[in-house]
Amino acid sequence: MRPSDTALIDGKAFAAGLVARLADEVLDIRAATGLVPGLAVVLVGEDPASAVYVGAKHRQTMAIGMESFVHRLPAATSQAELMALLDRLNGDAAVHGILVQLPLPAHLDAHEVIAAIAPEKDVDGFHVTNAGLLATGQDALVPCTPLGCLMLLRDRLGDLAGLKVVVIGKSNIVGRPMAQLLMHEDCTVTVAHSRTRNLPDLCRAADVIVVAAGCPGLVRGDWIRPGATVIDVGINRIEADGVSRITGDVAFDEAGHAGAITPVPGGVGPMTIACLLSNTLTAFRRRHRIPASALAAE
Ligand SMILES: NC(=O)C1=CN([C@@H]2O[C@H](COP(=O)(O)OP(=O)(O)OC[C@H]3O[C@@H](n4cnc5c(N)ncnc54)[C@H](OP(=O)(O)O)[C@@H]3O)[C@@H](O)[C@H]2O)C=CC1
Ligand SMILES: Nc1nc(=O)c2c([nH]1)NC[C@@H]1CN(c3ccc(C(=O)N[C@@H](CCC(=O)O)C(=O)O)cc3)C=[N+]21
Repeated sequence: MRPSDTALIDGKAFAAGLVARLADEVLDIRAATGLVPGLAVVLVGEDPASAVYVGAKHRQTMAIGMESFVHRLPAATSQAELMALLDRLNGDAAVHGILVQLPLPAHLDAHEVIAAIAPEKDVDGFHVTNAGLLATGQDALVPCTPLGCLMLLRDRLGDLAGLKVVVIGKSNIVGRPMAQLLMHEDCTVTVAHSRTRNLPDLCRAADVIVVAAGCPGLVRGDWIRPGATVIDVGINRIEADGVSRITGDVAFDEAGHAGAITPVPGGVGPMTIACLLSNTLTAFRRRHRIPASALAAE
């Protein structure tokens, strides 16, 4: 059975609301100070999916009145050339946020590239300084996708303290920071991965399942306790009958008994971009010591 409309968590609508509030804030800041927040996005190579994401980020950044600087580099770009660009962006006062689109071509070292981004401009929250600040409960720039998932969970469930959460996936960009954020909310967190034993039973005990595995249909209906909340981070491109569509990591048609669930598309994905814009505004405010408004603090 498919989830009912009332069970659906509309990430697209939530993200649109967040983006509209950010646009208002940018307008106020520009009027009051003449300053404009700027986001630089670096794309290396011609991966078509990455090109689509970068285009979407550029459009949304411009649409809320921020500056967008897109740097498209050839696939053959050397590590040294990329490091030199990041050095320039780190020193550019018009740039408050820097994002290097992943994955990078295989000859480039992603760890070294991320380490070269100034932590205060690292709006992806991937730099070890931000990962360390998050892990120790300090003020960090938080990775966009887990931040978006947390916003959706708090909106739907309110206080999360004491909830049993299974996070499937332990990557640096989703699973790990997701687990950190949930621990800060006083959840009881289990992090599962490809070597986890008896994942179905772990999931059946959970109040909340967050799945970021990149495995279409991994979470089956009978893994989900009736009434549980399911956050599907997976973005899997599927070819069927010559048409390409995206699907998540949950067997969505079996999840009719979930209390709440994010669809794919229209769930977590739009939140990721909204949180990127939010992090850019946060980085800008910190740089210029402009306190967050009451709206932004919610
Ligand atoms: N909606 C959005 O905005 C975003 C969506 N995504 C999507 O989220 C998914 C995950 O992304 P990312 O974290 O980068 O992926 P990674 O490939 O880096 O990590 C996947 C994680 O899932 C685990 N895993 C894989 N297969 C299984 C399985 N069968 N059972 C249990 N665990 C499994 C892996 O385990 P192990 O560690 O043992 O290998 C690993 O920890 C992808 O579909 C990606 O496209 C990513 C970013 C943003
Ligand atoms: N440095 C870096 N930071 C990232 O945040 C980053 C990255 N690299 N590499 C790739 C992943 C993936 N990602 C998504 C962003 C938006 C949607 C999104 O908006 N999805 C929509 C539409 C998807 C579609 O129709 O293609 C949806 O789910 O409704 C999805 C996935 C960010 N990532």
